[in-house]
Amino acid sequence: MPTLIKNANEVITLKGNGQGPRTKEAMKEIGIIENGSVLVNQDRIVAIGTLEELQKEYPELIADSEVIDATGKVVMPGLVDCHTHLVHGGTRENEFNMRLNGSTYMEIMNAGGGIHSTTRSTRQASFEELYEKTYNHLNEFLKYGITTVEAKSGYGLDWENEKKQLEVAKKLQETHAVDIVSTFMGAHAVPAEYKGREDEFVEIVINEMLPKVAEEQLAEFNDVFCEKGVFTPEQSRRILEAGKQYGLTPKIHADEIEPYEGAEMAAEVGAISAEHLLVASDEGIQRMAEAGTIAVLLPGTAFFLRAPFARGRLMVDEGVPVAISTDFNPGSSPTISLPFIMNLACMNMGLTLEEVLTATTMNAACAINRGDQIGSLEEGKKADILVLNVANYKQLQYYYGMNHTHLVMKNGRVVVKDGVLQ
Ligand SMILES: N=CN[C@@H](CCC(=O)O)C(=O)O
Ligand SMILES: [Zn+2]
Repeated sequence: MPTLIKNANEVITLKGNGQGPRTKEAMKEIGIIENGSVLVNQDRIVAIGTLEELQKEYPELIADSEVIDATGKVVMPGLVDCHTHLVHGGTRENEFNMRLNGSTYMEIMNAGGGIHSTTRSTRQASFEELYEKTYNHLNEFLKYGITTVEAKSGYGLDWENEKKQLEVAKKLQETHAVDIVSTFMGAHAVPAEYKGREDEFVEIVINEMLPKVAEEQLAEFNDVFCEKGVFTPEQSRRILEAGKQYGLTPKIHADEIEPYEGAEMAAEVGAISAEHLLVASDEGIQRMAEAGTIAVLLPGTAFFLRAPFARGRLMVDEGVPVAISTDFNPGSSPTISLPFIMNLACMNMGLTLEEVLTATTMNAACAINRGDQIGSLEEGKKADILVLNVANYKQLQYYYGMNHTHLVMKNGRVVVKDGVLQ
């Protein structure tokens, strides 16, 4: 049955010029239609405009439609969370307390905690336990209006457990309403059993894991944590180049804690995105702008690690396409609230209300190679649509720390109504 979402105060289309990532001034163009309506048929958007315009063009479809009244509300595309460590075992609230008492993230990791702690919990968890835990997390994502999530592996760190994480994501893609896009991140840390034999582990990632990921079609992207004490730029480059041979698009955790020329490398290897970038250099930012590398910024991580925020304002001004994401993971950003993260991007990175909307819809979709299907309200795109309990888009961040989601439509089906899962 077709659906008509009618008479919203504002329909924020995010329709820009083409389906690529937006930069500079284009990040501010969010395409507002006042008193707007959206017509949906099956899983696709048919048309967007005023009710009069739609009635003139599609009288029969509208006559058959179920109607959702959006009077007084804002309608926009579903949010895209383009960087998460979705599937994981355990929690790390004790480390949070250790950090509040003065330990650093890397000290905890080097002492066998951090990523190693979650690796132990993830290895111990069964497929079913991970599936159920992640299913519940995806329900929470939906309630915040997030309709697509990127999911990285990287808490298995051996083939059996990397595969388990990736297969949990694959099954959830089939069973849960939220769309999941998978990234292989076997090079998230050197596992404890390879301490002192780091290069050997790099060879295993390259020669044993990457071919299997490709053969079993378990991921589209290949990511690496390029950081002092984790993987060197040389090791990272080899892993990313090897992934390219298997058709896996490079992504990179770059310049998060110490400057390591990760942004520069992302541009050089043709990565679709460089992520974190808290301490990226001027040169690296320049190179990313020239190469069109998307900066996936994760202000929740800076907030939670009490680290300096990435220079988002400068990046936008220099012409880097910027996306914003939660980085949902049990260590450095245990939150699902992308709206809160958007607020941090405004308050601590200097992004504008319009820029954060672009950064969590169209640019985030492009960071996972889905710019042609989601990220904006346009004819023919997936009907992933939010109806929000605010009178205009500026209120989304003005009333901060709140969940404004009234209704979520995923693939043309209402999955959240009055804030409640259907
Ligand atoms: N920095 C590396 N990886 C994750 C954190 C992983 C963890 O601490 O469990 C991140 O993106 O923040
Ligand atoms: Zn991450």
